[in-house]
Amino acid sequence: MAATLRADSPTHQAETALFDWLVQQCATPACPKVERRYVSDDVGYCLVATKEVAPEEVILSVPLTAAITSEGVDESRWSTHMSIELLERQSGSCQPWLAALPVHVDLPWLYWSDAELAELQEEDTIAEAGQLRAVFESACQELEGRFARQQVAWALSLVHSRSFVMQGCHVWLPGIDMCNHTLANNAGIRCVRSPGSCQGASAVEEVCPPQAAAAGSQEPDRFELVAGERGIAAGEEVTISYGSWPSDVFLLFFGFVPASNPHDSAVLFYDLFDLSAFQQRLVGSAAADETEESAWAAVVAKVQQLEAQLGHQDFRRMAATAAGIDARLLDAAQALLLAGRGSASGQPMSLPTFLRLRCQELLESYPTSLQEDQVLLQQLEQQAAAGDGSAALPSGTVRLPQLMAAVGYRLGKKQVLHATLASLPS
Ligand SMILES: C[S@@+](CC[C@H](N)C(=O)[O-])C[C@H]1O[C@@H](n2cnc3c(N)ncnc32)[C@H](O)[C@@H]1O
Repeated sequence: MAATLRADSPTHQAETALFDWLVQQCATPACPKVERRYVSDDVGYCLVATKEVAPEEVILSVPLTAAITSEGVDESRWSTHMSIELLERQSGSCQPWLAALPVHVDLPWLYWSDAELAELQEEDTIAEAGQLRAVFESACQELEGRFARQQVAWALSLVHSRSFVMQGCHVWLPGIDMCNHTLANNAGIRCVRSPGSCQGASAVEEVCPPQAAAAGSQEPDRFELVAGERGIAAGEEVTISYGSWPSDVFLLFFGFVPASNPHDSAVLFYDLFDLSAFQQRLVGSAAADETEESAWAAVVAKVQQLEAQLGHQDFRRMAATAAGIDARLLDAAQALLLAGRGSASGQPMSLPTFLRLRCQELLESYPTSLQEDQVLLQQLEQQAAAGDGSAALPSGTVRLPQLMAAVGYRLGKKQVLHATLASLPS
């Protein structure tokens, strides 16, 4: 479940109109070797090579003047700013581009019910969705009287799912925004900065060839969609990587959960308080005279001790991934275990045992197990294939595509925790 498509899916004429519009915006080449093609209701459209593309060949070059960016805007309201620009473009000459955009992208914080969000089973992610909802509410307030809530939600869903962060600036590049994500991408984006330009977002890779320097200072910066070193065969989809993110980022900002994500992570501790409170639960649960206040005072004292010992670094979201456990967590947990008793019996506890107990605690705290989710996902996939959108759902407020995405998401977290458990020496 990702993009919701326009009922009036574009005809070939509309496809041509999009590329004609891009050329009018000074995009090059005049006859690109790509076209936009429908993939599925889940993925929406994609960009496909119509002719063989050579390694490193520029597929599309889009000037910054055609892009929507957050340049010069306070980071706290980047998406509101870009949404306003998108909404204002509706009354301009951008129809061919706007007609090619999805009706909305099903971002959980904009379009899911509370019951659907709860199916994620991750408090931290649900809280983040809540914070993003607050962004939506304040954008609605700011735009009240000019645009309806539905329009604001549409604009925010597109701005979030079609822009990329390039050196601290958010950039939405028409045309290039048609590329879907894969980690085995065959293309990338780079910025060619105009030598005379002092404005403009800087892309991950900046190129300023000498020919451009000679061309003078009036040219805007350009963003190029460039084929990778393998080139791209005719008929092959042109893909880019949106980044090596955990699934949270894909779900909250792009509205989909990658089928298998080697970069997914499970947060073991949200901060030093969480870490220290866990250790307190392990050692302190036996003390009958311990009050909530004295237990909390002990947690705070340990955090202060850890900060004094390890320095005031950022200890938020200490996670495990397929690549291993966050080094910050290893340092902090080791320091904590060396500082005091490790277990209720007063015996020292090893770091692997400490981490194992935490993984087990987290796995037990989920309302459903990994195996239950695997079975459920299979059932839901069968339901979806049979076109049965309502049977066997937990409640009337949970829809099938959203539940499938939520179960896929929480499965990924449980898989990381099980893999971490398996990797710890006993
Ligand atoms: C930058 S747009 C890409 C073009 C888009 N598919 C369209 O129809 O216009 C990003 C959106 O494409 C979809 N998408 C991209 N990569 C995907 C993937 N690997 N799996 C599922 N959906 C994907 C998601 O809806 C995402 O929010």
